[in-house]
Amino acid sequence: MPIQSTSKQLWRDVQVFDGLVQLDEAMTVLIEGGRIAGLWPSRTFDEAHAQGAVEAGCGGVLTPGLVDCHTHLVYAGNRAGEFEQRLEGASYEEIARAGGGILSSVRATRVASEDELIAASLPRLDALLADGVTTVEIKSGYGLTVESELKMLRVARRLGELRPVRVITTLLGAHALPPEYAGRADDYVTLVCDEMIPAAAAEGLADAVDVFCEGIGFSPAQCERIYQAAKAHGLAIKAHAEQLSNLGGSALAARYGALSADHIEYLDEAGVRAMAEAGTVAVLLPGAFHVLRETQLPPIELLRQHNVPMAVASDANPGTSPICMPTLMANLACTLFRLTPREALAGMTAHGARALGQPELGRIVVGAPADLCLWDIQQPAELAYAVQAGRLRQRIFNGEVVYAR
Ligand SMILES: N=CN[C@@H](CCC(=O)O)C(=O)O
Ligand SMILES: [Zn+2]
Repeated sequence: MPIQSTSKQLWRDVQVFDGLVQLDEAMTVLIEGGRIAGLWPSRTFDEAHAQGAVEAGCGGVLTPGLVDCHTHLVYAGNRAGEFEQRLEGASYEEIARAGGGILSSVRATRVASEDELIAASLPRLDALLADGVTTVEIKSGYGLTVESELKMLRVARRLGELRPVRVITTLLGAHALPPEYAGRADDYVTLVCDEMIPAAAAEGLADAVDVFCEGIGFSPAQCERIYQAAKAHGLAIKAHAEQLSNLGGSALAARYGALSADHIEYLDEAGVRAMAEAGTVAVLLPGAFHVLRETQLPPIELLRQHNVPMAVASDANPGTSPICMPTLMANLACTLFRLTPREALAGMTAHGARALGQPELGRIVVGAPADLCLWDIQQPAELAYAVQAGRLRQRIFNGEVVYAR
């Protein structure tokens, strides 16, 4: 339930990061009917603009609500044991090829009920909300049967009903080859194309379809079949690509008009060009880079040169990024990938929204949905600079203050 819900609310004298840039003077912001209705420099604000409005906040930094555009939030169990194995020298790929990794989470998730998955996932969602998230993408991918993938997507949708947050769902049936299809990867891809995608589309459970295009995932040819099926069912396309090697998965996804190609540490200039031409967003996942102690950096400078929008997301998942703190991702994007704080914040607002095909979100502009965060800081760059919980003063969702302290 909203803590405060009135039709007209005013925030005075706030520093505004609008999703792309920091505005250069203190602003006054009016919200009406769930949308941003007015935005004025406080210096020129005329009370006549906002007759009958209630003052909801004063001072601090106002940003769009954060958009976490890549998560695997729904799963059972954890993989702390593999974390220890990797510290002792085993690689992520070795663990995966030995039947651990994603398949370990598949075993735990398959046997969990929807209610158990809700109970396991809610604390992770709450951690994201406490750090300012108002839109989150949640992938399936730990079921790998038609029924368990749909179960994960149903849980993701239910999470969006249990909390004031927008949930975008993505079917990731092609995350790993399940053991019952060992040696028959093409047959599994047929299952994804002919049964999973049609069922998820028919039940309205998926907004997009994703793949893991990788040596330990699926080949470009297999991913292409999945893209064709997704398109035939009117679903958007995304890719985990160029995370561990360069298979050209990002360029392939771009040729199919993908919303985003994610990870992309091994992306080359041809891939960057293909993404630029298609308007495909580059989703950077510094949490996975950090946890896997990766050393291959994504081609940030090439992405800048070719004007490919860069989003930043948590990739919250039990294997490569068991981290539910988007503002830490902003910090890691700066310290590890050398993004500027402004780029990192744009990556978690305007560009994150674009990676989800929701360009009206992640912006503070007149007419946009009023998903906002008011922070107890002096300037937006502090969100990337300091790693510190508890700076969120208000979370505003759809024009209503749903969290305040
Ligand atoms: N790379 C593939 N998928 C996930 C990891 C999933 C897992 O290890 O459980 C990722 O985004 O990093
Ligand atoms: Zn992922």
